[in-house]
Amino acid sequence: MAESGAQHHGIRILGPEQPGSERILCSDALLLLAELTRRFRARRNELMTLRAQRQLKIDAGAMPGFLPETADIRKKEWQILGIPSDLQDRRVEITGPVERKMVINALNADVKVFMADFEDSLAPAWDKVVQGQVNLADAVRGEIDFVHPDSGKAYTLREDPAVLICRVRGLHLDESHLELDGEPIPGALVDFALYFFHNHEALLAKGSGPYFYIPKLQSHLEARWWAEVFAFAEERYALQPGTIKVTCLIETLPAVFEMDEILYELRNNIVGLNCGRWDYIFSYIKTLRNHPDRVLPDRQAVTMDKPFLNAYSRLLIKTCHKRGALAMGGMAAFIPAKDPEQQALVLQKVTKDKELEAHNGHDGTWIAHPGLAETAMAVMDRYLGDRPNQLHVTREEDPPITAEELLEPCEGQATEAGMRANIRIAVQYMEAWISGNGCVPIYGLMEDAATAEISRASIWQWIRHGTVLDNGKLVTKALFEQMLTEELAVVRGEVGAQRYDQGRFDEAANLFRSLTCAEQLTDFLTLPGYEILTESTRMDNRT
Ligand SMILES: CC(=O)SCCNC(=O)CCNC(=O)[C@H](O)C(C)(C)COP(=O)(O)OP(=O)(O)OC[C@H]1O[C@@H](n2cnc3c(N)ncnc32)[C@H](O)[C@@H]1OP(=O)(O)O
Ligand SMILES: O=CC(=O)O
Ligand SMILES: [Mg+2]
Repeated sequence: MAESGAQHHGIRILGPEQPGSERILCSDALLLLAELTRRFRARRNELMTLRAQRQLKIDAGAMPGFLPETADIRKKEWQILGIPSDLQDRRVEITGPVERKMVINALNADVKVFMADFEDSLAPAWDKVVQGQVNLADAVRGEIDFVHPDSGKAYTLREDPAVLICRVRGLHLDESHLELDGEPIPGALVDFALYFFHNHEALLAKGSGPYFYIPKLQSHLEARWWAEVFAFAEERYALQPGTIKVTCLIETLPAVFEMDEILYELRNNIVGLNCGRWDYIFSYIKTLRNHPDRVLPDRQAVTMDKPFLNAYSRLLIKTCHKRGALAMGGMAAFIPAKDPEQQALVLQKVTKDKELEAHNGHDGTWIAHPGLAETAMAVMDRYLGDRPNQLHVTREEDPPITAEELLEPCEGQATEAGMRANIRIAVQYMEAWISGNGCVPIYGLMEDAATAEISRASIWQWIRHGTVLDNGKLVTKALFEQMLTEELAVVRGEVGAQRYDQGRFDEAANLFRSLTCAEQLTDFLTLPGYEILTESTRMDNRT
C-alpha cells in the first residue's frame, strides 16, 4: 500500500518507502486520513488566516485580552466530562522524540506518563514520522525492542510502563510527503489519524485510551476544530463520545486569554492544560513584536518566577481546577551533567523550578531526561502525598489575575554574552534540525524547537527595537553579522573542525541570518527549516 507516488483514496505518497510504511500507511489508515483532510483542511487554512489577521491588529497597537463575546463561558458553572483513572496521577511526565530507543527508555523511566513527541523535539523528516508511528504502535502492543548497533546493548519494555500520550504537530506545519488533491496534508492530521487508527483499539483493550497532547493552540476556535476532529473519529469508529482524551498546551500568548473557552470547546475530550513555558516565551516575543516596551531581556533571565510567567502559571491552575481539569507544569530544560559539582547544581535548579510549580498548585510536571525523574518525583510527592493530583487547590481566594499582569514587561538585561550565547545556540540547533535531529543537548540544556525559537526571535527583536546591550553596544544587523562570524568560529572550536566541516553549519548560518535580518518576524523557524529538511525526500523535488 505504501509505494511512493501511489494514490490511495486520493492521497499521493511523495516520500520514499520506509521500513514499516506498508503497515503504517495501509489502505484503511489512509482512508481515515483522506476523510479527515477532506472535512477539516479548509477550515484549518481559515484558522491560519485568522491567526494572521489577529496579529495584524496587535502589530497596529492593540493588546491581546480576554474576549468580551465569551464572557458567559468564563462566568458560568460547568465542568469537563472527566478524567480516566490512568490519567488521574500525572505528577511526573517525561517527554522525548519518537525514536525507538528513547521510546523504550521513556516508557521504562520512573514516571507516570511519557509524552511521545512529533513536535518540538522532532524534526519531522519523512523517515522519522513513519518510524515514529511504527515505534508507538509496537510500544502500545508491548512488542518494542531495540539493539544498539554500536554497543550491542539490548532494550526491552518493562512490565508496567508509563502511560502513553502522543503529541501531534502544530496546526501550522504541513506534511509535504502526503498530498490530497494536489495539496499537502496538515501534519497534525497525519500524526493524529495514524496514531489513532493504529492504536485506539489496543489501548482501550488494555484499559487506557487514545490520548493526545495538542500544541501551540492560539484560540478557542482552533480548539473547536480539534473537538470536531475528535467527534468525527469517535463516531466513525463507533466509540463513546469523549473516548479520545486530550491535554492542550497553553503556550501562546493569545491562548492564555482563552483557557476557559478552550476547556469548554473540548469539554468532552479534555483532561487538562499544560504550561508550555518555552513556546509561551517565544509567543510573547512574537505576538508583541511591534511593542517596544515589551522587549525581553536575555533568555536566561526569563524564569518562571518573573511576574508575567507566574501569573500565567497561577491563572492556568485556577482555570483548570475550577473546571475539574488537571493543570500540568512545564519543562525545566536542565539535563544531567557528568561533573558531580555541576550535577548538584542541576538538581538544585530542577528542585527549585518544580517547587515553584508544585507550590502554585500544578498537578504534574515535565522532565526532559530520565536522570531527573527522582528529583522531580520527590518534590511532587512532597506536595501531593497520597492524593493523585492537586485538584483541591482552587486558588479561589486569589485576587483576579488581570490582562495587565499577564502582559507585564519582564525586567532584566540584554547582554553581549546573552546575545552571543543565543547565536551559538540557534546556529547549532538549526544545524541539528535541518540534519534531522530535533532535540539536542547544548551547554547543559536540552534545546528543542521552542527554546531555539526564543534565541533567534530575541535577536530579531533586539535589532527591530534598537536594544542597547549591557556594555552600551547598539544591536544592529551589522553587529549581528559580526558576532555571527565570530561565534561560528567559536562553535567550530567547540565541536571540532571535522564535525563542523562535515556538518551543515553554513546552511544553518544562512537560515539563521535570513530569519534574523528579515523585516518581518517569520512565524516559525521550522517553516523554512522544513523546506531544507525535506528537499531530498519529496518526490517532486527529486530528479
Ligand atoms: C519545550 C518542550 O517542548 S519540552 C518537550 C520536548 N523536548 C524533549 O522532549 C526533550 C527530550 N530530551 C532529549 O531528547 C534528550 O534528553 C537530550 C537530547 C536533550 C539529551 O539526550 P542524550 O544526549 O542522549 O543524553 P544522555 O547521553 O545523558 O542520555 C543518557 C540516556 O538517557 C536516555 N534519555 C535521555 N533523554 C531521554 C528522554 N527524554 N527520554 C528517554 N530516554 C532519554 C538516552 O537515550 C540515554 O540512554 P542510553 O544510556 O540507553 O543510551
Ligand atoms: O512544549 C513545551 C514548551 O515549553 O514549549
Ligand atoms: Mg512547545
